[in-house]
Formats: sequence, C-alpha cells, structure tokens
Amino acid sequence: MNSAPLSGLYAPSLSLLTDLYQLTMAYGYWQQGLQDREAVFHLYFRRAPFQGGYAVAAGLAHVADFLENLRFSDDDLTYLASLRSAKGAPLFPADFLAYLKTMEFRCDVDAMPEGTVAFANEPLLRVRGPLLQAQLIETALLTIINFQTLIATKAARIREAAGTDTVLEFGLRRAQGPDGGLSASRAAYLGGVDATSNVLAGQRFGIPVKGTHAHSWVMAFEDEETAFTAYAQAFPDDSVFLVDTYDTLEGVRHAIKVARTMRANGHELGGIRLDSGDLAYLSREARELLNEAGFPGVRIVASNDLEENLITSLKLQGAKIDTWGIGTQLVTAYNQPALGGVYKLAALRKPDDSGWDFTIKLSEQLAKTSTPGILQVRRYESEKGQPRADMLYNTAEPLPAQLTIVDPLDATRRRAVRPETAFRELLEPVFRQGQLVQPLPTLAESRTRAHREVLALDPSIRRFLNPHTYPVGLEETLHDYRTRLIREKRGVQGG
Ligand SMILES: Nc1ncnc2c1ncn2[C@@H]1O[C@H](COP(=O)(O)OP(=O)(O)OP(=O)(O)O)[C@@H](O)[C@H]1O
Ligand SMILES: O=P(O)(O)OC[C@H]1O[C@H](OP(=O)(O)OP(=O)(O)O)[C@H](O)[C@@H]1O
Ligand SMILES: O=C(O)c1cccnc1
Repeated sequence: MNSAPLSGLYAPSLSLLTDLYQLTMAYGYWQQGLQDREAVFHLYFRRAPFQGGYAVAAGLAHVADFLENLRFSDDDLTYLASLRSAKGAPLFPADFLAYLKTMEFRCDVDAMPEGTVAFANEPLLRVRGPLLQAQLIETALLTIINFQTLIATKAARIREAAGTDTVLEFGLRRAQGPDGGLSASRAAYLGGVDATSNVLAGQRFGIPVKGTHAHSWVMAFEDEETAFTAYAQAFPDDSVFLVDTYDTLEGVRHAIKVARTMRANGHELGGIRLDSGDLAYLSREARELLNEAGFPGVRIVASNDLEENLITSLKLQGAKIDTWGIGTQLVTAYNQPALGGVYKLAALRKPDDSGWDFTIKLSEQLAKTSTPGILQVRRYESEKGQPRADMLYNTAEPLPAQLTIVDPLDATRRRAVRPETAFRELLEPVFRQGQLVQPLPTLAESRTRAHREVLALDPSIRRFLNPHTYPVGLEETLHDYRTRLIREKRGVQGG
C-alpha cells in the first residue's frame, strides 16, 4: 500500500485526496442535518506570485477530472472505517460511511478557463452546492490549482523574458516528486514553454517532447568528437551536442568538425548546448565559430539554473542564445514555492429557504478579510481588448444602473464605469448539478489563451520589478454591504 501506482494519479479514487478535517466536518454537518444546506465558496489568492503583477489560472482540467470521479470506493470506505477516535471507537460511524458510499457530486462550479490572467482577490473558481460536498472538495481543489497556477505563471514570466526564443522545460529530475514533475510540465506548457523533456507528460498531455544528451554520453566515449559522431549516427537529423564536458570552446570546435561530416552525408547539425560558465561570453564566441565555419543555422541552447531574470540579463549582455532549457527554477517555482490560494465560504442559504445569508471571514488585516456574496468577476477592456479594470459583484443582488468600482483597501479610490465599456464575465459554467456542462478547452487551446491574455496586459503590469498594480475592485453596493457586515461582525453598529 505504500507505493500506489503512478498511473492512479488523477484517475479514479482520488477521493481521499483531502485533509482529515474535511471528512470530520462532513460527518459533523451530516450529524447536524446540515449536509444539504446550499453553500457558496470562492477560491482565490491574495497576492500574485513572484512579486509579479498577475497570475495565469491553471489546473481546472484536473479539478474537473477529480470532481467527475468523486465517489468513495469500497477501499476508501474500508480505510475510513479503520480510523479510530482517541478512545479507540470508530472515528466515523457506519451509517455515515453508508451515506458517503451513495453520495453523488451535485455542485455547480463556475471558473475562469485555464490560461485566463487572474489578479489578487478574484475568484478563480466558485462552487455552489450542498454544504458538505462544497466543503469536502476544498483541499483537492487547492492543491491542484495552487500548484499549476504557480507554475503556469512562472512559465509565462520565462516566456516574457525569452520573447520569441524557444523555451524547453527540463525539470523532471529536480521536481517535487513524480506528480510535482508531471503537473509542472503540464502547467509550464500551458504558461508558454514550447516543449518538455518529460516523456510521461508528452504521452499524457500531448506536449511536444525534446532534448539533447547528457555529459555522461560524452564521458562514455574515448573523446568528445567520437561521442558526437556516434550521436549523429543515431540521430542524423536531430542532434544537439552538449559541448561543455571538458572545454566549452574546444567542444564547439569538435561539434563543427562532426557537423562538416554530417553535411557531407546530407545532414545538418541541429544545435549545440552550453551548460556552464559565462553563458553570455561563451554563446557569443560559439556563435562566431559556428558562423565562420558556415553553420549559421546551428542553434545555441543554454541551460544551467536559468530563470526569467537571468534570461533578461543574458540578453542585455548580448548573449547569442536561441533556445533556453529551464529545469529547477521553473518546476519548483524556486523563488516562491507555493501560491497561497484559499477557499472561503461566502454564502449560505437561509434555513427557511427564504434567501441567502452572505458570510465573511474577518481578519486584523483588511486585505485578508473575505468578500461575501455569490461573486462574478467582470473584466472591462479597451477597444483593443486591453484589460482596464476588474469588478467583483454579487450575482445574487441586482446591479445598479450606474456602476462604480471601489478599491476595497482604500474606499476613497473609486471609478465610475462608463456604460458603453466592453466587458467579459470571467467565471464560466463548468459543472451544473455535478455534471460537466461542456468539454473543457484542450491544453493547446488554454496555452493559446494564456499567451493572448498575458500579451494583452499593459507592459507595466507584466514587468518583473515593481509591477504596476492592476485595478481590481468591488462594485459599490457590494463594497457597502461588505463594510456593513464587517462592522456588524465586529459588534459596531453601522451607520
Ligand atoms: N553571463 C552571465 N551573467 C549572469 N549569470 C550567468 C552568466 N553566465 C552564467 N550565469 C549563471 O551563473 C550561475 C553559475 O554558473 P557557473 O557555470 O559559473 O557555475 P556552476 O553552475 O557551478 O558551473 P558548473 O556547472 O561548471 O559547476 C548559473 O545560474 C548560470 O546560469
Ligand atoms: O539547471 P536546470 O535549470 O535545473 O536544468 C536542468 C539541468 O539538468 C541537467 O544537469 P544534470 O547535471 O542533472 O545532468 P547532465 O549531465 O545532463 O548535465 C542539465 O544539464 C541542466 O543543467
Ligand atoms: O535534454 C536535455 O538536454 C536535458 C534533459 C533533462 C535535463 N537536462 C537536460
């Protein structure tokens, strides 16, 4: 039991992919007869990762997969039946487990399609349905969306730095285990890399697979030239030689020598790879050697702990690098290893079914106080499709004719919306009554969306250093309601 097959990842019976407290709360709700009280939760993050100005939403396809397969198998229930309370009694009584056995997922889910650009405090996803179920799925939703959104965002930043150069993801060996590697490869592709070295990700998700060869290949032959010749024999039209095993520029000369033989036999060397040393200097020198030898088409691949800031710096230094191989920094999101996405209750149907109670989580910090309602995110865009401002509003209440967006952190900052401004509603129906409404976009389509949406952002929001804060606010009546609720909950009479 300690080595579940990898093929089970994202496949049936991940229903126990949760924290124990979700199940203990589920039992408690059931015992109190609250299991079917209609509830609304929102999933959002409070700060964009990497001190950046935006995030790229990712992971919804795996969330959908998880929810479609959410049912407790006999094995799951046997395990739950084996859990014991402090006094040794069963933690979960048999009649509750019998309830779980027949339970079918019935929630509505609305979400930003994968590849949508998202900002702090905007619901990426909204769940509406029976309290027990909407609560139970919290942990799985967060673990899937937090990680994939984080990695897709990192990839978008690397894409930004690389411009139109090719970017390859090489991270599997340094990833947070097999699933970390697999979902990172998917999210990195969604966020903008061109291919992965991860063959399982290629098979599972249809991502193009690419690669060069390791130092060990060179070390396995008596000399570098022999090693390159042997590789070219195996892959006459798909060779990229790693040239830095002994002396990088000597390595380039050996590559050129073998490339000449290849050309004489009707083949062209694809590229060389630099993996150490001063990549700006070495790439310029290598480019010159290759060009002088008549190989301007041989590409220069660079790897070695690269990330967006290094790529930017290398470009400023005049590096002649065509392809960036990125591993550790991308798949582990090295400089920010977690996205702090949260899942908060925002509405509960009144016990007599006469309407909604909107709920709020208070915090010492206003920024951490949640927003009540059944929220939608409306993105206002310029005529050219450039995002201008986002407005959160409560779909359970009528919208006033004149809309005003209020900054929740500084209510003096508000802007009136001109009625003719074009907008999109970002949360789209994904599940209704537990059923997928329509097939989700393919990974390739989500990747295209991510590319389009990131490029549509103003460069001031995309920049790495002190990016401009994109305006996200609350519709005025929602803001006023939230303020009243905060006062009420603090025991201060509003006025
Ligand atoms: N011109 C450059 N400007 C800034 N950083 C660079 C430049 N060239 C390389 N780097 C980066 O510097 C870091 C250290 O590279 P370097 O090759 O000197 O050390 P290393 O990785 O320990 O080398 P080796 O692989 O030979 O052990 C890497 O992240 C590399 O990408
Ligand atoms: O630096 P990263 O961004 O994580 O990219 C992946 C790294 O993995 C490989 O090194 P490794 O030493 O594992 O094997 P090698 O012999 O193929 O270089 C490769 O050469 C890269 O340097
Ligand atoms: O194909 C490559 O060059 C490669 C693959 C994985 C890790 N580093 C490099």
